[in-house]
Amino acid sequence: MAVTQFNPTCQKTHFHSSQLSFLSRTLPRQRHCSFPAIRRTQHARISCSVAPNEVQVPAVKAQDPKSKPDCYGVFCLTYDLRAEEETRSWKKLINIAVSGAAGMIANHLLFKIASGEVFGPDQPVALKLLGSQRSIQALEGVAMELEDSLFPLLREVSIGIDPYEVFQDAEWALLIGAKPRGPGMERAGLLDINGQIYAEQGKALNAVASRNVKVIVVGNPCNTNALICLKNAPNIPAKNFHALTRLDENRAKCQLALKAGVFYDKVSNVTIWGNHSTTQVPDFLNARIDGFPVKEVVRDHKWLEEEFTEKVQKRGGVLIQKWGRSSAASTSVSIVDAIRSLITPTPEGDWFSSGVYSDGNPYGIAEGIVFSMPCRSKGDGDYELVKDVIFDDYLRKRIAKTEAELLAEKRCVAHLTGEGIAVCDLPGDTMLPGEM
Ligand SMILES: NC(=O)C1=CN([C@@H]2O[C@H](COP(=O)(O)OP(=O)(O)OC[C@H]3O[C@@H](n4cnc5c(N)ncnc54)[C@H](OP(=O)(O)O)[C@@H]3O)[C@@H](O)[C@H]2O)C=CC1
Ligand SMILES: O=C([O-])CC(=O)C(=O)O
Repeated sequence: MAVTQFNPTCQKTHFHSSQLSFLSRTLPRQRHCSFPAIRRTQHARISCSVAPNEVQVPAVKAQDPKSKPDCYGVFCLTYDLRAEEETRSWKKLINIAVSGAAGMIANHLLFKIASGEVFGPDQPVALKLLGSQRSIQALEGVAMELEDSLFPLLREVSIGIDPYEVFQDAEWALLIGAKPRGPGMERAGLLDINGQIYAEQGKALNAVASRNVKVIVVGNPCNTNALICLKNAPNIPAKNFHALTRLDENRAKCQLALKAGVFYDKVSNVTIWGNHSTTQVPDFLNARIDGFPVKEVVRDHKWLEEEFTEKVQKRGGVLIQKWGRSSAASTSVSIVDAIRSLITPTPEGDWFSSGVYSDGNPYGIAEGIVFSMPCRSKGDGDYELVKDVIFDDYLRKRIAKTEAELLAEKRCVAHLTGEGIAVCDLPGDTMLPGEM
């Protein structure tokens, strides 16, 4: 079958499908060039920032601005998804954008998503991977490994460095990329550098993503990055933005299970309140073990208030000391948990933690920040805050501290949220979980 294509200078060229197959296996490895998906019609398109002397690339119809961004390698080959939707009862393809896609966490996460573990065995996925000039070659390596994994549900992979292209039509945006804090770097500096990344990505999501995109911010400082992102995306509901605190919830469950001598699945109703930082509050007052309040099962209340709380707050740092790098595998597991909590109904009586926009919360927590709180979902991607939680003086005091920290972070990034001039008066104990 002949396919009309454009080379980078937009001359029309005709290829036979066998040539296309060859080209699509070889051309994507050219640095600046990637490939169009040949979908249902066997038509392909290209948009390519390519040097003039580089290879010609396939394209179909004249590019319409709403068409798909470039695809990678084997994912550009012919397939008929609609037929498979019918014969295999597959659902409609969903677009999942991932930033920091060449990083450690993504290296675990992408393979879970592509395998069907996250969105289900009947859900085909398109992965849209955002990197940078720094990582574009590594990103091609990631795409090659995805090709070699032969995942039946993985129907498209595209890589790029422009969030306005990569986030096109994204229904999920998993924002992992962030600069790690280097030696001697002030926390305010980290907030500013990463804040700028998240401001740009928020603008890009606002411009090109699905209007109902669900955004999970992982890159640290994730609460304030999520706040910056949502403030720069006014056309997307603020409720759609999450900061990942599920890893903290999982860590808290693990410690409670260990102390009580039970398996993890007996621990429920664990809330992480506040910031994904060393001021976070793992709530043992409302948590349950085997259906009983934790305080009735774990009688050592001093342990709960001191050791347990600090262990959860600093788990990331201890892990960095052992591993020499921050949690990647368990973080990716917790991202999967966070997504699955939004797309499956929350078990009766239970809840999950997520950093969400605090406007309208029933707990008296300051509005206008991204604060981790207990959520329930009907499984439709949305959530509601849990109302029937109790507070005591200890919990209130701790929550006030993490709230003060987030308000200070917010003042520090006012220049990125459109709220005036930044004033950075961060409390001395403001630290990421990984910082000791
Ligand atoms: N919320 C949570 O529970 C957790 C959050 N984290 C956070 O997740 C983030 C990613 O962790 P991980 O995948 O292990 O990190 P990696 O260092 O392996 O990858 C991070 C990616 O961030 C990107 N990046 C963006 N801007 C910069 C920059 N200025 N300098 C360097 N790299 C940059 C890089 O990709 P590129 O060059 O393509 O942009 C890099 O691949 C970190 O911020 C970490 O602190 C980690 C664990 C738990
Ligand atoms: O501090 C870090 O970079 C790692 C982190 O968030 C964690 O382990 O919870």
